[in-house]
Amino acid sequence: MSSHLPNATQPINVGILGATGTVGQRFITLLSAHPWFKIHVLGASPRSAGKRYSEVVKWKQALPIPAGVGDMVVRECRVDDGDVEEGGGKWRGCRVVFSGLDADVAGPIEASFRAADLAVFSNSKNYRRDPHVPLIVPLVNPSHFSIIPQQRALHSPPLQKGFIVTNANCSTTGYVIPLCALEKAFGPIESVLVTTMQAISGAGYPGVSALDIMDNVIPYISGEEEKIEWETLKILGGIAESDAGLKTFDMHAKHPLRVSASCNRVPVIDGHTECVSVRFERRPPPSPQQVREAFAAFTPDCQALGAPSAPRRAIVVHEEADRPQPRLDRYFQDGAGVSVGRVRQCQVLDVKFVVLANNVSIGAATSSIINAEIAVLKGIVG
Ligand SMILES: NC(=O)C1=CN([C@@H]2O[C@H](COP(=O)(O)OP(=O)(O)OC[C@H]3O[C@@H](n4cnc5c(N)ncnc54)[C@H](OP(=O)(O)O)[C@@H]3O)[C@@H](O)[C@H]2O)C=CC1
Ligand SMILES: N[C@@H](CC(=O)OP(=O)(O)O)C(=O)O
Repeated sequence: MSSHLPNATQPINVGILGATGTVGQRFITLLSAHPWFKIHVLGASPRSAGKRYSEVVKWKQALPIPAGVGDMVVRECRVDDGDVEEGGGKWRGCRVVFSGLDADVAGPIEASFRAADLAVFSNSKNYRRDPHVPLIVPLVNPSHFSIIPQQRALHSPPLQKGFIVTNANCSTTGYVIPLCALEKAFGPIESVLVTTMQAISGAGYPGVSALDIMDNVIPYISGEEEKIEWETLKILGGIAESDAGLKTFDMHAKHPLRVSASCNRVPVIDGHTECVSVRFERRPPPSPQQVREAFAAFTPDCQALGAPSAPRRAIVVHEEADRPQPRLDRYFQDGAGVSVGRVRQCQVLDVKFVVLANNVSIGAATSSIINAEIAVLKGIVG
């Protein structure tokens, strides 16, 4: 494994598709201080292309635009757009491409970058259901990287280096981390009820109008409940192999898991809060205290692997009766872990708790970056 370990003298060039957006800005903040990755090219819509980044971005991060980034010229999201170097465009000089593209355009753009044999780490929903594309929450299911050789082989023409890896919907990400900890400690979960209170930044920029969200709660986010319900099964399920040797995602089939999600938009800027109730297959179920201990003890594989952006603590358990809260807890560990609290008995299912996850960090850019780190460490990035 150490042979794949990058060093500071040989940084890995990365590109960012959708660099001007909410997720794109978070990518820039995180990548500008990254020990291995170096921002090489920024892409956005034709409206922004050809202009300096600082001219076109509506920068909403607390930290200023990192030195050197504001003057970069934004490129079109076309593989051959940009300065010609080493026989190709600027994008071809990247070993990793992160995508924070608007889902309306992400499908064909990400496919074209994969076809150009580039490693694409996407935040968009477009390929999450693809049977050969892994949907990876890095603190939960990095073992799903094992499908990449099949994805490359089945591409026409077969690829040497290119692939697409997606990360999950931000609400899915936040709550599958504690669910994974519970399954690891106590075996399969049978049913889950989850009610979300999702931040405004989840809708991108400019997102929800102030007149709609101020002094209000909107009890509907298009497509969100369906995504949470099926993404959970792909992420927490394993990988099966057919008689013909084809790998497939088993969607938690051996232990059917029922999920019901109710999603709400609330007037919070960053940080999705979720109220979760679970029923275990095992009888008797674990006590709330055992659940607390399992959360605190949860150690994801990416920590042992040495991914530099993995949080020190994947799950922080709060004992205070009124935590977690978005304003107090969303920046803990730079938003890379999740905060859990109010672990208690559920009179209908078994146990209930509240989870808070930073939707733009572990819910989006941080997950993509840890996924790319894992892929580098596993030798999957060519
Ligand atoms: N915000 C969040 O919390 C999360 C978002 N996601 C997903 O991540 C993706 C990005 O979300 P978010 O950052 O919020 O979205 P934004 O709307 O804030 O940003 C969208 C980006 O896409 C670019 N873009 C738009 N049209 C085109 C085009 N025709 N060609 C090339 N680029 C284009 C925009 O560039 P320009 O500025 O030039 O218009 C901008 O950089 C989405 O798919 C979203 O669903 C996933 C998890 C969480
Ligand atoms: N829909 C989510 C964010 C998002 O963009 O999700 P997805 O990547 O699954 O479309 C929210 O509004 O908070």
